[in-house]
Amino acid sequence: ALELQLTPALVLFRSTLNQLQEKDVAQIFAQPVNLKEVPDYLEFISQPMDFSTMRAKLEAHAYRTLTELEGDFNLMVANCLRYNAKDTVFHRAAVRLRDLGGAVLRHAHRQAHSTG
Ligand SMILES: CCOC(=O)c1ccc2c(c1)NC(=O)[C@@H](C)N2
Repeated sequence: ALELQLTPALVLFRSTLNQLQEKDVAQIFAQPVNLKEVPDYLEFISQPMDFSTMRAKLEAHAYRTLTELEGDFNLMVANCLRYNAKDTVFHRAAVRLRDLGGAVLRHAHRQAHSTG
């Protein structure tokens, strides 16, 4: 039945998002960039993204495939690499999150195939 077929996807997406967020130990990706603290952010970044927004989208069934979730993860990392200079803690954290997240996503894609 459809609900049986859908449940594994949501369970896999939640597990994947949790594993990705665990890699953000400094929790700099946990919430949207504070536009009061970073007033010029939207001059450089047209589509902000963060883990809390991804979690809300997940629970609203906005992700139909793992690739769509991966797209928002990659957007979040790309925003950080673009806005922050290379010699910053933020830029280095994005490089590290991209690399550690890649392994999480490769494993998740393998699982997605097995659930069909
Ligand atoms: C309280 C001040 O917080 C920030 O300036 C700040 C806080 C979090 C941030 C960020 C800036 N920049 C970023 O690119 C994303 C990844 N995270």
